[in-house]
Amino acid sequence: MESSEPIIKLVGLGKEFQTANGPIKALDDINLSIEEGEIFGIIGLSGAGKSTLVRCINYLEIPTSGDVFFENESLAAMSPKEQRMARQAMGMIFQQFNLLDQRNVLQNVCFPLEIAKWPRKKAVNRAKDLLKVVGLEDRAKAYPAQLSGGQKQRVAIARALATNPKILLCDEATSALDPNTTKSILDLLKEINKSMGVTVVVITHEMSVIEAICDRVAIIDQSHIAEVGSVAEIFSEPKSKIGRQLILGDAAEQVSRFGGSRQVRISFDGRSSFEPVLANLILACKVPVNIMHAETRDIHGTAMGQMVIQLPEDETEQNRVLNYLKTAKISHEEVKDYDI
Ligand SMILES: Nc1ncnc2c1ncn2[C@@H]1O[C@H](COP(=O)(O)OP(=O)(O)OP(=O)(O)O)[C@@H](O)[C@H]1O
Repeated sequence: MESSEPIIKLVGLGKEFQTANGPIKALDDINLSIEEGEIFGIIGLSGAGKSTLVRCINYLEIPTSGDVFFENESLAAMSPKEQRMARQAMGMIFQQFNLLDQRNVLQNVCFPLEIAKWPRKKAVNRAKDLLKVVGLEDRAKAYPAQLSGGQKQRVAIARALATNPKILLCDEATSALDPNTTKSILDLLKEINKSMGVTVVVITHEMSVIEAICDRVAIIDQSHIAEVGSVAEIFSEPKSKIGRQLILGDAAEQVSRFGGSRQVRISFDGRSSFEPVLANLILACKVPVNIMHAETRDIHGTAMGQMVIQLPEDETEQNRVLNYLKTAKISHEEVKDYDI
């Protein structure tokens, strides 16, 4: 019977490292639920705690407080053997691929099956099937050094799927790849999620990765979860400062540098173009506004637009614009403190 429980539940999770310079709190009171079958993103700046979080999910790193529940079972309460089984149900891929250089592609994919003591013939057949899934059936005998970055990541994905995991943890899996290769790997992850029903957890520092494939996202900032929500929700109305910074991306610096008077970020369904939104605003308020930044993004297949405008100097005119946006139910928020 299908369970409505989340596949992964983190409750009050904390991780502290002891170092020569004293303790470092990498994670503090993390509470998160990841639903079966979804593509869940975890985004944050460097040092926020993303890698530690993903390593706690599969107990490569033992949390110092709180608990991880996998299919409603506490990992802390499991025997070492049960923990190994749970870990086997969570495949993982990394930024640097972590392939075995002395083994060819087929042997790399067979490796976890050898450890799981599969009979050799069955393992080879499984590995060949998986190489087909990732589009590398003709490179079975190649060695990692003979492959491009994207091909190496495809081998790593096939290897991670070998033992039929329920979850695929992806730690900055596209960070070493160019934009086109990144897109093809993200498409592959989406396909695997859809066709095999594998829950995918994506760790990244790039909002574009989250926007391309994730259903929901958690933003992590300085060891804490700043906010969690659907990607479209967070794009339209980010609630945290870090959320607003990540959504604006490179434009944040530009906007803060040229910021004179008050600025407002407007977001909308990108199928309506910028012009009518702005023209209607100017017609209704009878005040000019400057456009500081405007772009359309592809968020999980839907075009979404964002625009940063500078409000007039006069306070009454500013209020007129803000009231118009509110009455017209256009998602917006004031841009402040984009000091990244
Ligand atoms: N094994 C460790 N020993 C001591 N400190 C650690 C260890 N691993 C991580 N940390 C510290 O924990 C904090 C979070 O690190 P983590 O690698 O999880 O962040 P991150 O968000 O993945 O960053 P990045 O994207 O730069 O890898 C950092 O301050 C880091 O220095």
